[in-house]
Amino acid sequence: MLLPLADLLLSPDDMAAVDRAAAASAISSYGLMEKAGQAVAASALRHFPGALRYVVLCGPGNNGGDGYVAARALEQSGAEVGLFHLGDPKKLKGDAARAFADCPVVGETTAHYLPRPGDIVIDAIFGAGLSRHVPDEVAAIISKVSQAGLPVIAVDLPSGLDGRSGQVLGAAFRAVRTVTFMTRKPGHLLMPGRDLCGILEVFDIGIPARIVRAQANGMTAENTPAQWQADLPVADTDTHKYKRGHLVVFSGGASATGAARMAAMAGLKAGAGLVTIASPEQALAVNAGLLTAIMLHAVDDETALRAWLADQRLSTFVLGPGFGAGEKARQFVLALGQRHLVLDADGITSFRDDPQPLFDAFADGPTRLVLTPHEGEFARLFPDIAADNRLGKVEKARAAAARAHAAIVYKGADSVIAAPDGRALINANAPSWLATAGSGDVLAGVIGGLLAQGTPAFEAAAAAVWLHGVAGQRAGKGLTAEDLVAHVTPF
Ligand SMILES: NC(=O)C1=CN([C@@H]2O[C@H](COP(=O)(O)OP(=O)(O)OC[C@H]3O[C@@H](n4cnc5c(N)ncnc54)[C@H](O)[C@@H]3O)[C@@H](O)[C@H]2O)[C@H](O)CC1
Ligand SMILES: [K+]
Repeated sequence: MLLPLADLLLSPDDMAAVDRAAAASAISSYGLMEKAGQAVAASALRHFPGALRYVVLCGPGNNGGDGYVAARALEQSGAEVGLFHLGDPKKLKGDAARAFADCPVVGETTAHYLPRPGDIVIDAIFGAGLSRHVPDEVAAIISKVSQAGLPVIAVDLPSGLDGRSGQVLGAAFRAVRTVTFMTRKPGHLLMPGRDLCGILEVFDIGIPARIVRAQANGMTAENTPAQWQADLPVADTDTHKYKRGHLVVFSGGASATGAARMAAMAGLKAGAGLVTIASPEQALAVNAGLLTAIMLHAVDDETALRAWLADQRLSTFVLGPGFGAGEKARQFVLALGQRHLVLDADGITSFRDDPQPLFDAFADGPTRLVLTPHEGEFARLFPDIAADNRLGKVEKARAAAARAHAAIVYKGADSVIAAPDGRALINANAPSWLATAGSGDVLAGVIGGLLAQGTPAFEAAAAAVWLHGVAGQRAGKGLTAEDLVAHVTPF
């Protein structure tokens, strides 16, 4: 499927390839820089019309080039402009050298910049080409500007922010607005990058969509309905409950049953035809007292589970919420055979010392396993991937998905959903108050509910994360997990 251009996320390397491909097809690279710089100047004038001075800080590459174009455009508008270079502008190359030559404003070195009240700072020091920690000189300017409390408009990326991973390389500007070009980068959505960008504006500088798409490969995008809408269950008129799937949620012992009930309710609300809680005998009474639409089945050990599994209609399982980590969880998971499974929380932790049997059990055929780790659980299951500092959150989730033959939901304010084939989505609709006790149980249930209805694993995971975010928005601040369940609705 052709994803909307606006959802695609290109890494800085992809974007550099786009620039090269554009140049190879006779598009003027200086023309692109001109449009980029003009867009920055227009944004500054529109959003900060009362500035006493626009201060443009220019770095040694093409990000600086955009800055020189912006400085010229601002000067030509009649505004007061201050221009400061990092290093010697005579050493600039290519388009940036040309933009400097075309800029009528006389600049001086960044070390001489003295912040004044009324300054609007345009950060054109580093953009997509930042390759290592910022030099001390830049860290010093960043801290000077932040201490002065001046508004910053970042060109492409706040300097110091890694556009691939969203991580800060030493120090970074905190911008009120960021003006980027053609598509966003993962670092604009991943944390802490998302916070450092402020309001994001994406300008079309005229690179044809086919060139952008050719480099993007459609592999990384924002999680939006366009990515999975077509894979959601369709409510046909002659449907009956067995056609809409049978979801089973395993309950913990008598003192830990609430999590499973929340997951089960969420699965039902996401549209599963039938939902059963598989409960230990000792917890049957407490579960029975608190359930209505959800069925109950006693399962105490692996033998009982295997006997029950003769019923082929039991298609999808959720294990983890409140279950307790340990050998019983491992046995249950490995008994499931060809079923679909959402493995969450304690279920994940149960495989911390020896995850390979889990990965092997779900290796064949279409993806049947969804893993929903937060950062700590991720590190338990994939310690080497978690510790690899060269990888950003997207690359980590992708590597884990390939190894585990699973759809991964690497949870956080910037949850990343990844598939074994390399597709990855970054979610950005979750309100901060969604991080509350039991929220993860609800998410696991929604994923299970969609899986039970036949939605493929990656799409079910991505849709569930998005629906969970929507439920959080609807439930509002101060929500509890119960409120969240009440606000889950199918798409
Ligand atoms: N298609 C587009 O989006 C366009 C984007 N444009 C702008 O171009 C920059 C990317 O330019 P590039 O020259 O590749 O990179 P930078 O300007 O970000 O920086 C490269 C420059 O900086 C040096 N460098 C990198 N890291 C460090 C460091 N830690 N310390 C010191 N020096 C460092 C590196 O060696 C280079 O000299 C993009 O962001 C847009 O703003 C085009 O103008 C239009 C098309
Ligand atoms: K910048």
